[in-house]
Amino acid sequence: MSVIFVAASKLPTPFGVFTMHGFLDEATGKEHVALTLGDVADGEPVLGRLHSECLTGDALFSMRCDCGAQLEAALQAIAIEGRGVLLYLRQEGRGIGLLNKIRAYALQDAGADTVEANEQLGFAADQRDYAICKPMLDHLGINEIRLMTNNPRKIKALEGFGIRIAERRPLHIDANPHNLRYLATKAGKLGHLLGDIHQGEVEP
Ligand SMILES: Nc1nc2c(ncn2[C@@H]2O[C@H](COP(=O)(O)OP(=O)(O)OP(=O)(O)O)[C@@H](O)[C@H]2O)c(=O)[nH]1
Ligand SMILES: [Zn+2]
Repeated sequence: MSVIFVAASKLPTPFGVFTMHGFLDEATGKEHVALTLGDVADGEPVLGRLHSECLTGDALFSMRCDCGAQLEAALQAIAIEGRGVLLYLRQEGRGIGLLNKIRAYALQDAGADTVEANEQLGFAADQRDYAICKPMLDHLGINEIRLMTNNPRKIKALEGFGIRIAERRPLHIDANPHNLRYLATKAGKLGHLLGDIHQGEVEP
């Protein structure tokens, strides 16, 4: 694996002052980031999240998905505990990239669901590869995680690399009229463990 650690710095946020660790995947040129809080290398299971990049949801306030709210909830949970890790993985659009995700959104505007849209563009429903996580976690001294996710594929992938999952903590976000179908498709076709999807008090 060609992921190398480059530098670390402080990252003050509204939730707390994290340490930001920057990594370069030399094979793809992708730059990945880990945020940590507290001592994560003490051998105890670490509250953690693998967060796949979603420029639209994480930075542009998109209501088409649950990403921005999940990112906030995960950082908040880590801050409350005073210890944890968030890997911010540059796998935009479940691995198809931003421009292809916009193409996929256009197909969804025309009636396709999120899986059909990927497939109509010639992609798999989910093209993410989590192998990059292993060298990042090794660098941070983490081998056991209490993972915040609704996605069983993430658990399987980490276990496949020898990371122990001590617990899965659901990360459910209230739905809104713009992401209701997306969340239902995630649960129905992609295997996400979402239970009953609740619609919050958000204006359409
Ligand atoms: N191709 C495609 N990607 C999308 C769409 N909506 C969101 N995404 C991407 O889906 C990914 C969601 O990432 P995560 O929130 O980390 O993963 P998840 O599979 O939802 O799993 P958990 O949030 O951990 O339960 C991001 O890379 C988004 O950019 C869509 O309609 N099409
Ligand atoms: Zn998103």
